[in-house]
Amino acid sequence: MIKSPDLAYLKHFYYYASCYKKTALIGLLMMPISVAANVLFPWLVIQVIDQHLTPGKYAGLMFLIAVMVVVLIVNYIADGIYTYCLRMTGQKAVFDMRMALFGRILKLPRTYFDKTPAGVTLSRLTSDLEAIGESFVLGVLNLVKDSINTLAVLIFMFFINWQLALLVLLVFPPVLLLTQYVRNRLREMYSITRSSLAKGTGFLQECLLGVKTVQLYGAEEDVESKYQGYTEDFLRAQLKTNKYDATLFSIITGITSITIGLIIWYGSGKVLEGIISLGVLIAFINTLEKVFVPLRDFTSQIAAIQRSFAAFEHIEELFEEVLEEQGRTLLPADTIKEKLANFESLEFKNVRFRYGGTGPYVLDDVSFRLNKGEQLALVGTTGSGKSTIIRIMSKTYMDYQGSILLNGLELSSIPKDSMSHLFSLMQQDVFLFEKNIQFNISLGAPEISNDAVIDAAEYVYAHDFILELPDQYQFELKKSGSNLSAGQAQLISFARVVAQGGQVMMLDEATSSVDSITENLIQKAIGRLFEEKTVIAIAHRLSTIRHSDQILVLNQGKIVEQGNHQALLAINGVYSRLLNTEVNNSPILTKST
Ligand SMILES: Nc1ncnc2c1ncn2[C@@H]1O[C@H](COP(=O)(O)OP(=O)(O)OP(=O)(O)O)[C@@H](O)[C@H]1O
Repeated sequence: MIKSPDLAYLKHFYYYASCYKKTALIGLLMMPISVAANVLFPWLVIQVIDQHLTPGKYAGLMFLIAVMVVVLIVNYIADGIYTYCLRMTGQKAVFDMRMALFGRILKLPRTYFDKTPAGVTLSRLTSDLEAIGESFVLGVLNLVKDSINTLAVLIFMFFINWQLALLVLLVFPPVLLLTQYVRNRLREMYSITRSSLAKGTGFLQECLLGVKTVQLYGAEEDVESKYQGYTEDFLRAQLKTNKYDATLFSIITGITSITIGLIIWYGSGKVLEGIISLGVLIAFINTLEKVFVPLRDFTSQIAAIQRSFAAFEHIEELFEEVLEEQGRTLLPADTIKEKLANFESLEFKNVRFRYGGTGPYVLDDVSFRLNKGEQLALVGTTGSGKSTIIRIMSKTYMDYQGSILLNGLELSSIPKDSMSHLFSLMQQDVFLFEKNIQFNISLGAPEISNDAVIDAAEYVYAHDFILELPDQYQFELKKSGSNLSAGQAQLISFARVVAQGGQVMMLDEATSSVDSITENLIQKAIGRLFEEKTVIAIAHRLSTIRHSDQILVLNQGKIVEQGNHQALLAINGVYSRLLNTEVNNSPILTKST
């Protein structure tokens, strides 16, 4: 019996496969040809033995043998076309499924990526889909073909001798019961195998990315034993799977052999009594293979299909993940286009926020307003909620309480696409692609010309160092920009923000230590932005933000002081203390997220 979730998986797969109906139809049309050939062949065997060999009549024998050869060839060709067409349908459906899944993954909210290791998602897209492509497609193809052929052959057997056919049928109930039992056990094991494999891949990916840290802190043994835990779970589940698989296989092979023996014993007696012809017995024994081989393979096909259902289950989970803006009431993009053409103001009113909707509030009663042309600076100790404010403004996280108005419209009701042109965000994490500098600044956007890339680089004082690189703007970066210094990487990332040309610059400034020359360039560039643009910035050098229109001082998610530099100095509170710390030490250090 197919369980209802399995039926849903099948329907989902059918949705993708139905685009290739024509190819599938050609394959399916081969089915009756193959069935006919499978039945015709034993009938020809009976004719050859009973009509020609036993009575010693050779006239017409060669013709019958030639027909047998043709039937065999037609059967092979039909089988080939069936497998080729339906396999191709399956593979194309899996390809479409992979693309659809990847498209969905790109639209998943940050909360999904916070809770799911990258390796788990990776194994959904790779090994789980592979299991569907191979195990499901091949398993189902063979199962369908074998079932129809077996049924046809059984009907033929009943037609030529119902007593012998009944004997064969006796085998079916125990085999089916056994298969059903093993099917359930296999399903459990395959589910464990797939999730332990995904967890292991996730851990492996993390280790490989952080291999420098592992080696630096001599943590190889700890990491190895943790990975061993994951692989042992995988191995245990695999061994159990093998046990069930092998036991079932041998029991069925045993039952098959016993039945063949019984047929020979019973059938020979009937031949000697003259009740059945020799041709019928030989054809029967010959045809038994066509029933028992599929019956035996049935178990491995079931195993393959079970494996793929476990993969389907994981993939469905991913398909069911709620997309970033799914289920939210959003204003129609065309009605707000004009209102959001230019940035006017952004206002936070008593905003509260917590990650995942359950933990402690990391923003509490936050209120401020930013108007066009103004600069707003966020300062505060590490973990006080500065980056969170920027993440909420850019809709990286959505479920806030209170109200946030962008040009008078509630932020939660604005589709992300409708406001993306207003903001350019420089994140703490500098991410560089393994492409050239030109691409890393423009991100391949066709509207950003080569001149605009150079302008952006000049604006942030990156142009000079780029000209000194071997291929200048065509200089190819290695993985994560490892052939640049940390400061150079930051400048490229900064140029990217400027090139994107948003009307409001959001700077979540990175804090990794850079050499003092680059640091000065970065500060000069930030200073320039502060003079010319609408900016909201987290800056770890208070000297840079001194001239901001407004400075918010945060502590544990609350605004504890608010005003411009002079006003905050006059209060002589937290801001003054932070300023003193900076004067006495280096910049206020904030952790990197
Ligand atoms: N994705 C997340 N899931 C859960 N909690 C988070 C997440 N990101 C940040 N936090 C928590 O939210 C709080 C505020 O973090 P946030 O990154 O906004 O601080 P910050 O002031 O920007 O710190 P820093 O200056 O060190 O970057 C911290 O307690 C942090 O641990």
